[in-house]
Amino acid sequence: MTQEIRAIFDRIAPVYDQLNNWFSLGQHHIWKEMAIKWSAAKPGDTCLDLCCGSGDLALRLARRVGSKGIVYGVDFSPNLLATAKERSQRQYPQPAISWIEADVLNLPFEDNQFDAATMGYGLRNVTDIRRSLQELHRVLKSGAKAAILDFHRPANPQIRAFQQWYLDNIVVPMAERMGLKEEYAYISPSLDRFPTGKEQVKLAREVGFASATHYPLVNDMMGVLVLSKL
Ligand SMILES: C/C(=C\Cc1cc(O)c2ccccc2c1O)CCC[C@H](C)CCC[C@H](C)CCCC(C)C
Ligand SMILES: C[S@@+](CC[C@H](N)C(=O)[O-])C[C@H]1O[C@@H](n2cnc3c(N)ncnc32)[C@H](O)[C@@H]1O
Repeated sequence: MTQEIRAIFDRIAPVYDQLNNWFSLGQHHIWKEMAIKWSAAKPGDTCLDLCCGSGDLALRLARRVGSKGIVYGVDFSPNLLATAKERSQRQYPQPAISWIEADVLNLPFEDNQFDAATMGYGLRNVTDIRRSLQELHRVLKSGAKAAILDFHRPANPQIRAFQQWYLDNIVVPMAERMGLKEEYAYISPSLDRFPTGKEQVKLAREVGFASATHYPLVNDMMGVLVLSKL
């Protein structure tokens, strides 16, 4: 399963950023900016972006922490990490970001290292959500926050129906034109099995986070799970 997921993201890497802009009508930048704000990252901080992909959130964190901060971006897709590296060299962020190829279920960091963390559209894709939250909790410092942005299944049946319609009739057919039908068709079942905001909060409390709140975005079709470690 892990290999299959990595292969999906390696295949979509060349068009990933362009398709996110199209499908979200450019709105994913706003959602990501909200996650950065909720992570409470500040100048001079040491920050972590899990499942960093092509680096959108890590680059935003780098701008936030400034030249005295440090940012690590972790992902297991070599192709998306190559895009992230190329983008960061082009944009020349201060500090330079350390891009690390690793599995977020086994983070290559000591305990209690990070002041803030983000994860964008990663939690739904990991094979063990509980383990992923445990690893995140382990590497955060006491008092640190994390913001986890992802899709969400809205409770309102009409909005849920619109979300499903959009995925089935806009996203998958457009991706099919680029030869990526199966890759984008994967979003829908991954969303079906993803815990709701309420369930995510419960899981986060169980692994030891002192507080956990799920904030709905885009009429509950997306959400940000905000976590604090005591
Ligand atoms: C940045 C976005 C999604 C990232 C993403 C996450 C995944 O798990 C994938 C899995 C497999 C292939 C690709 C991805 C992937 O790109 C969010 C924006 C893209 C969405 C496809 C857009 C979905 C929009 C919502 C259903 C609601 C639309 C509201 C409005 C039209 C803005
Ligand atoms: C949808 S992309 C999100 C990328 C980026 N965070 C964004 O918001 O655009 C999901 C990413 O999670 C990564 N991923 C999934 N499971 C992972 C794991 N166990 N360890 C490391 N990366 C993982 C994939 O390689 C992919 O880059």
